[in-house]
Amino acid sequence: MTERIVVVGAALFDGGRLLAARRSAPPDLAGRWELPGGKVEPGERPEGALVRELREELGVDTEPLAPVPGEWALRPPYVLHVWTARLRPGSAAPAPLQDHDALRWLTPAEVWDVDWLDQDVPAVRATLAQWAAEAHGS
Ligand SMILES: Nc1nc2c([nH]c(=O)n2[C@H]2C[C@H](O)[C@@H](COP(=O)(O)OP(=O)(O)OP(=O)(O)O)O2)c(=O)[nH]1
Repeated sequence: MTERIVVVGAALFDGGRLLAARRSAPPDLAGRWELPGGKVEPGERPEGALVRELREELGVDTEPLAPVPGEWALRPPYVLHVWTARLRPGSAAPAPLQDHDALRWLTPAEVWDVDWLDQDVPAVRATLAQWAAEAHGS
């Protein structure tokens, strides 16, 4: 059986906006936008990995909320899972400390203004669908 490694990406929401992060490395991904996060380590839960990665990469204290249903193929052996999350009270504002060189908080109308990694587009679309459903109370 092929090894499969989960990368967890955060749909981090604050004040009705979604955080997008621009990668600074590796060269083939640099300049493109993603949901910040990283690889789930052996024995770690995805939501635990999310909190750890967001602390390391952005210096924030976050609360995972719920998984976005779905799994998206990245380059083998990686697959992307997405969890919604929010900043905990008293958290610092996110800063591009590691792996990123720019951050943007996007309103629903602005989500497609950034150049998402191709492989992230379906995951962002699913996140938006869930966001819209929540906004309409369903
Ligand atoms: N975090 C994240 N990684 C993504 C996304 N889309 C995508 O193709 N990737 C790729 C980039 C990397 O090849 C891999 C995750 O790498 P990473 O560099 O974020 O993870 P990490 O912090 O755990 O990695 P490492 O530097 O410790 O090795 O998944 C995404 O939306 N978020």
